[in-house]
Amino acid sequence: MLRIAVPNKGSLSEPATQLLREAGYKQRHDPRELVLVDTRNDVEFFFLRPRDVAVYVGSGTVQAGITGRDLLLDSGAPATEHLELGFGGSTFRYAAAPGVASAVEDVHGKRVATSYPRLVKHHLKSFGVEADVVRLDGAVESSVRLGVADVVADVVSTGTTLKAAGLEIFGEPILKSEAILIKGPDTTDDEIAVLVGRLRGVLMARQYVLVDYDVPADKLEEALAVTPGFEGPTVAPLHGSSWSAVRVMVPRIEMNHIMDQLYAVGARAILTTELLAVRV
Ligand SMILES: Nc1ncnc2c1ncn2[C@@H]1O[C@H](COP(=O)(O)OP(=O)(O)OP(=O)(O)O)[C@@H](O)[C@H]1O
Ligand SMILES: O=P(O)(O)OC[C@H]1O[C@H](OP(=O)(O)OP(=O)(O)O)[C@H](O)[C@@H]1O
Ligand SMILES: [Mg+2]
Repeated sequence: MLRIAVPNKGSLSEPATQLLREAGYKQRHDPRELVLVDTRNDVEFFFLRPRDVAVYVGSGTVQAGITGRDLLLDSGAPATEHLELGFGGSTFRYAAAPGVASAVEDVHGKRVATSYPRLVKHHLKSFGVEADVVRLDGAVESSVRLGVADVVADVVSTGTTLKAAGLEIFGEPILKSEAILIKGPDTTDDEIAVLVGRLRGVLMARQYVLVDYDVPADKLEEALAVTPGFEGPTVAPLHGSSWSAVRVMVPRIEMNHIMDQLYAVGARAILTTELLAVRV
């Protein structure tokens, strides 16, 4: 039975559970559940602290897991990134009070507070910067005001938390992170092929919509140029007329723009439908 580790709390927990549910897996309804066996899919889910997911997967007792790239790198565990999951996007950055620092080199000789000490030490070392890394569990932004550190290195999403603490980011991002599927050192691609196929299917269904339209014969090529699809659109004759019916996948963010263009070309009965899941 395939074992999969899922974050049990924090920002990644709910979207990870939602993704797995859409991929056809049974998911817990009670947030206190620690293990859930999905017999139909021959999978066992372990709900673990986000920070521990990579540790379990790296140890090989759990074959795959969902975590953040930043957490994976900070763990130092021998698990590897397999698939980007399109949520939990953040950057990992240095910040300090205004005027204190403008580049990573300025961190030299200072105290840096972070919940990601391995990641930060590795980054500082790669720049030859020596600093005192202070490990905190969370709410790192308060460390400067409270006199425990001069600089913080933390997850930044909207920047609201930093701003509220009177801190400003400086230097280049240390890392761009997002939620990822990770696999263990001995996990084969075959073992997780069904899981990966299903996850890819949901991610694709989120990114694309299905567009149907009717178009007169003399405008067909022009319309197809607007909607080339992946391997070519499905084109079928419309019964009792010279028009064609076209069905094609279109990136969701371009949907309305494409519908406008199709209408301008002469297409009519243009319909857009949500996709639930896809296998390509
Ligand atoms: N505000 C945010 N927006 C997007 N992703 C975030 C945000 N905060 C954290 N993350 C991502 O979530 C993961 C860490 O999860 P989170 O911070 O929720 O867990 P934690 O700090 O271990 O738990 P907790 O915050 O409950 O103590 C990291 O991959 C991080 O990049
Ligand atoms: O840029 P923002 O949108 O403000 O988000 C970033 C904040 O979110 C996370 O904190 P979390 O809520 O996980 O608390 P923690 O620091 O206790 O982990 C992160 O550690 C930052 O503090
Ligand atoms: Mg956190």
